[in-house]
Amino acid sequence: MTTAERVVIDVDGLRMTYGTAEVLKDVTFRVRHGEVVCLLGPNGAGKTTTLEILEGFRTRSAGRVEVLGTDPAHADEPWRARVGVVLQSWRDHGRWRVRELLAHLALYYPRPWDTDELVAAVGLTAQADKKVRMLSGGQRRRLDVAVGIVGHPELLFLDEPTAGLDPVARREFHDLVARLADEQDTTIVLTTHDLHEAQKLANRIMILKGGRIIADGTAQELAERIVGEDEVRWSRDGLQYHRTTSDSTKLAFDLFRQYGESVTDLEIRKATLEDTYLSLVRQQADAGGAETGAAAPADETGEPAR
Ligand SMILES: Nc1ncnc2c1ncn2[C@@H]1O[C@H](COP(=O)(O)OP(=O)(O)OP(=O)(O)O)[C@@H](O)[C@H]1O
Repeated sequence: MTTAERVVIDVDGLRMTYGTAEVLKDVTFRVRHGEVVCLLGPNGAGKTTTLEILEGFRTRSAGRVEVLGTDPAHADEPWRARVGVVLQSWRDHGRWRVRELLAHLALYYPRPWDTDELVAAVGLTAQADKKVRMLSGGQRRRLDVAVGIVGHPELLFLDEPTAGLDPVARREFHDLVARLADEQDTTIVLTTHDLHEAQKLANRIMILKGGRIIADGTAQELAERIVGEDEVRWSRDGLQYHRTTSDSTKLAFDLFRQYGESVTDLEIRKATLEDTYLSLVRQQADAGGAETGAAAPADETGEPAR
């Protein structure tokens, strides 16, 4: 077996119940070595719960879970050293200075990052001697990421890592994730509500809804599951038109054949991950889920295709 085929996370029939609320009903998936997997889903779908179970911070109700060959519910310190975690909520180290804190945490790992390199990698060099409580929200988030990767983890969990980051910090974070995956071979599982970020970072996207994984694949594979979502806009005789169609090429051809050069400003927008996501999540809601609203009515203003 090559390292790329090695299963790093193996989840089968995972269930989680809080009181009487069944949040995870039957979650089954695998993650292989070196993959960057993004877990998407509406608020309250159970993404953080899933991550916390995989991290060994939460005890599941049922199902089989193996992370790096171990059940996280019974993991030991050497296992913890191989797993990096960036939680959604901030753990307070307010009195520590940034460099000091990272140097201290490095002592707990067999092969930590060089502290100054790490501080630079997360863009905190100018704040290295500041106390943590003096950092801005986005700077604290960068520090969270540094704390998560300080031990050079084989497997990194990131729960909404870019929430609160400005566009520059977000871009730098994306570059850092790409470096960790490409140069250091880190397997990464992250959650986000930013679909552009998911598309950019992940080799694979999983959508969690109604307690189950309702879609699992590359952004392209997910897009192929929905049809009829190309959006076509054009102008004619000073009026603007808009239409969604499964065959935008044919529509464009028909428009030009019928109206010739009076058709201007033709724009075709292929389905994005956002379209795919909304469509899949709404399909699931129509099929019995309850959390999301009904699909918005389609815009009917386009000219009929001939
Ligand atoms: N400790 C808890 N006790 C009871 N219910 C909980 C607990 N933690 C989470 N829940 C509930 O479980 C459901 C899933 O929560 P979770 O935080 O896993 O969702 P999420 O997909 O991460 O949401 P978000 O996108 O809003 O962060 C929610 O309905 C939440 O209210």
